[in-house]
Amino acid sequence: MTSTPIVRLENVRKQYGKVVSLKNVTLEIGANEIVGLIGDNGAGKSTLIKVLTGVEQPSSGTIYVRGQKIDAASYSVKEAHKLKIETVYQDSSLGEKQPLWRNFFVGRPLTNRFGFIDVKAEKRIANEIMRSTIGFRGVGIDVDTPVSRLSGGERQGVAIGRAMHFDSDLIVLDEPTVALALKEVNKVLDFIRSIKAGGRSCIYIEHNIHHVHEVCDRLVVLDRGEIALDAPTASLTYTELTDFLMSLHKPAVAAAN
Ligand SMILES: Nc1ncnc2c1ncn2[C@@H]1O[C@H](COP(=O)(O)OP(=O)(O)OP(=O)(O)O)[C@@H](O)[C@H]1O
Repeated sequence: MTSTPIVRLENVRKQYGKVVSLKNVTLEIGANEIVGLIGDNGAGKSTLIKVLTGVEQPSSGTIYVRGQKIDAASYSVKEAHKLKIETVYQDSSLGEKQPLWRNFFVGRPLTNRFGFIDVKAEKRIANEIMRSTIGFRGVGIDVDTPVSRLSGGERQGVAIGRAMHFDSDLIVLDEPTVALALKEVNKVLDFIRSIKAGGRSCIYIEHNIHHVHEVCDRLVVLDRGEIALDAPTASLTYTELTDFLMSLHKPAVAAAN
């Protein structure tokens, strides 16, 4: 990696009582990279993301954002936002009855010189985000459409577009395709590609190996709190990746044969 990474975790450990969720994890996320984070249930993916995005403090280890050491004691989700790091959760709270455009500006309204919400500007910018930033192609959907009419994939698109508009340059997606039909999954994969096309980075947590292999530049496999693989996607085929994941579960004796 030539430029300074957006984030670097160095020997990060996270322990909950007796449970060690992360053991000395060292990981970098570079500029304009889509990194797939894979691992079994309980491997530590959510914990890693929580530590990286200020939800939880690491038990030990260091976090650097764009080369600057972070003070773990004061790091928070709010601080992470300021540092342009944002998580889009599966249930990214969108106002069901609200028109789409309002959802882009919840909590961060555009106001005119009199201090009133500038509806015209919000609608215009919402339209730009939908069409240009995330390449929204929903037929019959415009900025006035209520969120309740959007499909699951489109909702993810709105949340991703919102994060991009507010200038996040590392967007964490926590299993964005769970419970979506294939057509919807393809929409989400296109939204992820638009993150890359927009010059930003993404950590994509996903259980479906096909999807990660299709869209990511780099793959990181967590296994029982440790990084078991960190490699460019191009360096291993889908079959090699699944074989590797299977090998993690073989008993030691079988693996040795
Ligand atoms: N708040 C907590 N208190 C105690 N143990 C926890 C806590 N959060 C996570 N753990 C434990 O840490 C380990 C890693 O959990 P984590 O949720 O990070 O895994 P994951 O890879 O995200 O799993 P999944 O794919 O099921 O979401 C698990 O053993 C889990 O039970």
